[in-house]
Amino acid sequence: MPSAENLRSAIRDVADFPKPGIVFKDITPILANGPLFQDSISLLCDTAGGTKIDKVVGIDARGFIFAAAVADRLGAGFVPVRKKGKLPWNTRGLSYTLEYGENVVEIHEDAVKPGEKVLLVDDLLATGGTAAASLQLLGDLEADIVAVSFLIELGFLKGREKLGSHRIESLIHYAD
Ligand SMILES: O=P(O)(O)OC[C@H]1O[C@H](OP(=O)(O)OP(=O)(O)O)[C@H](O)[C@@H]1O
Ligand SMILES: Nc1ncnc2[nH]cnc12
Repeated sequence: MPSAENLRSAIRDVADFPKPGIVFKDITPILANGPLFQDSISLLCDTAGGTKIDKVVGIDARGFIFAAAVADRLGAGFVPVRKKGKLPWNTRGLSYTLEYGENVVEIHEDAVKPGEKVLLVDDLLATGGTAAASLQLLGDLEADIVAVSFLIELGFLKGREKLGSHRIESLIHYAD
């Protein structure tokens, strides 16, 4: 049985990366372990709650790793939300702040059709800036958000308070 506790045990804390004072949650030990990576995808797929998903949206760059695998498992399309300047077609974009910086995310304007059922996936919820900006872009495209799913939630940063009334799912929660 896939276990979130096994995933938690594999996460590596790296102090002062990428800036002093940040404790970085390194997920690469999960990615490098076949059974653990499979378990992470199974548990993220469960967050769809059995709803038929049209598009799994992943956030650049770590979110892509999980979202693309989830899309494949669910038989859904995959849509990238990318950092500024990487998408070739017409885009909608939004600037945001995150735990250790600021940036702009973009999505292709035709990537999701109005009413399509979307699962938004990222590796980690910290302050919520990245996910909130992505949700706003998806809202502008009139996506039907089924859930917003994270491998990790840094609960003490209260990011979910930025994500409105959407169903927020996280596999591994850190209270402090
Ligand atoms: O909740 P927030 O405070 O917004 O932080 C969370 C975001 O930060 C990380 O991405 P990052 O921008 O570092 O990009 P990466 O995936 O390319 O490493 C992480 O993958 C989330 O997308
Ligand atoms: N503490 C953290 N560890 C890993 N990724 C992050 N993204 C934002 N904050 C992070």
